[in-house]
Amino acid sequence: MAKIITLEELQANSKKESLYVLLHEKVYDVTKFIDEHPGGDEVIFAEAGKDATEAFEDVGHSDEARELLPGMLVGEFEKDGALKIKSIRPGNSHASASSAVEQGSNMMYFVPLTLLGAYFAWRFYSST
Ligand code: HEM
Repeated sequence: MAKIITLEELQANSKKESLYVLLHEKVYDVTKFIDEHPGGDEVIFAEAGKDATEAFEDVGHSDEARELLPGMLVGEFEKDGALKIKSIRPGNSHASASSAVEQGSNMMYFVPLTLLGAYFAWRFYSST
């Protein structure tokens, strides 16, 4: 049985002393590899604690790069971990609540502006 890595564990290993990377629902320990990474350490640090799959695939890593992965495997990422990651917004842990407020404030502008527009339309047509 593969070890299950939680989102909390993934995020706890986001430092130079211990760095995990999440790729295709699997977690890899890149602590020793990071100094050798041809793409530099910064790009990998930027993906620490989140899903690095897209960044990794966008680069178009070679088969040689992919062959390094099994040697660094720690375990499988927890099943609902990806959902938790999607709900994370930088600097805001209540993302869904705040977007609801944003939608609410759009309506707050929309309704009075519509009424104002209707009022001026009425004034215009009733004066001519
Ligand atoms: C454990 C994960 C990773 C491994 C084993 C790995 C390995 C490699 C290897 C071997 C290369 C040389 C080119 C090639 O063979 O494709 C490379 C290049 C590169 N990697 Fe990664 N990489 C990993 C993760 C990442 C991540 C998460 C990023 C984030 C964007 C990244 C960005 C890059 C970039 C930008 C290059 C191009 C460097 C250049 O050609 O100037 N890598 N990587």
